[in-house]
Formats: sequence, C-alpha cells, structure tokens
Amino acid sequence: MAKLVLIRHGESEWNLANKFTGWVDVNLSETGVKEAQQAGARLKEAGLQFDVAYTSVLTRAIKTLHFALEGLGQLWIPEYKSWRLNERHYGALSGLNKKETAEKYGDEQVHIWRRSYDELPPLVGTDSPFHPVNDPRYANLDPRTLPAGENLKVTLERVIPFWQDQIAPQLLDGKNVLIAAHGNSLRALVKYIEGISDEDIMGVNIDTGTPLVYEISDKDLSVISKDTLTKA
Ligand SMILES: O=C(O)[C@@H](CO)OP(=O)(O)O
Repeated sequence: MAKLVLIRHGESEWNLANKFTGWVDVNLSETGVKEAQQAGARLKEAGLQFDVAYTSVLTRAIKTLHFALEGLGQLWIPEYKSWRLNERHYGALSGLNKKETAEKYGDEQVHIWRRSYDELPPLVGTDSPFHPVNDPRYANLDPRTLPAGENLKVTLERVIPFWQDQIAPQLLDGKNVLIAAHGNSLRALVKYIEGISDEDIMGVNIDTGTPLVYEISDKDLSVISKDTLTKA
C-alpha cells in the first residue's frame, strides 16, 4: 500500500479578487500562505512522510508544496515540476472577474464554463499575453502542445500521461507521493483515480489548502481509502 496526498494550493491573490486565473502565475495571498502552512501542520499531525513530491510550474502550487514540506520537516525530498499539473487554461476568460462575467453572460453559462467536463472557454490567440507561447517557461515545449484554452477533458488528457509515466510507477513501488497542484488539474486526477463520471465531476470541488489523503493499492492502483484533512 502507498499513500497519495493531493493538495490544492492555498488561496491565491486572484482567488481573493475572484478572477479567472488558469495559467496566469499569480502568488498566494496572505491567507493562502497560512492555509499552506496549516496543511503542512495537519500532514505532520497525521504522521505522514513522503518519498517524492510533484507540482506544477506555477508559483502558487510550488510555494504551497514548499510550505507543506517545511511543516513536515521534509523540504529535502525529491520534487519534480511539470506543466502537465498546471491549472486548466482559462483561455480568453483569464483575468476576468467571475461575478462581472456572470452578470454579462449569465450564471448558467459561467457555471458551465467553470464546471462542465467538455465545454471549452473562448480561446486566446497567440498574440495574447495569456497565450503560453509568450511565456519563457514553456519555451522548450512543442508550441503545438500549448493550449489556447482548456476544458476539464483536455486538462485530464494532459494530466493523465504524467500520472501514468511518472507518478503511478512510484505508487506501484510502494512510495508515498505528495502532489501540490490546482483546483481543476486535481479534479481531473480525482476523476481518473476514483472513476467519477463526466456528469458527477461537475459537482466536485476541491478546497484550497485541504489535503486529500488516499491509500492506494501498490498492486493495481485502486483506492483503498480516502480521507480529507479539513481545516480546524
Ligand atoms: O480561476 C481558476 O483558475 C480556477 C481556480 O481558482 O477557478 P474555477 O474554480 O472557476 O475553475
């Protein structure tokens, strides 16, 4: 048996400002820093130890991982960053206020954009500052793999190869794995791991800074148990 812990980053400055964020590299808010530190404290209280950690290439997830590992006294473990764990790319919604967007397009449309499995947001062109082709951190990737906007389905299709190639072999080897990532990249992972349907995933939300602790079979990767380390 292996332990798998998923943490969504602590509150970000744009969670606080209620803006669509996606691949925009905003920092943690003050509350977000505290949430990440508390997540570390709760993992320590639960007696968890990790062999390896994974995160995205976005500051809010990387810092959350580091605050959590610091709380655990485990900043030394190997950690790997991948764009495949990034938040879903919100396309032309990036940077817009969610409430104002709902006033303009209606609550239902915004709910569909935010939570449906296969509805794409409006896309950005390569001339947009929000297109990843303009961000040096993606310069080594084939530009054809870079998204102009993603739904959960497309997000899942780029998260799962990373799970299969990098993370699953660690769990099959009995290693304890910590992943710090984002609301929607983690929804994609949870959907895959738990076998949640396209309809039911619409109702699944993952809270900031709240570790999800899975016991995973090191024989077949099935979920043995799931626990949520909620805020005190
Ligand atoms: O803006 C975003 O990138 C995400 C996560 O904060 O928002 P939502 O919950 O609307 O998918």
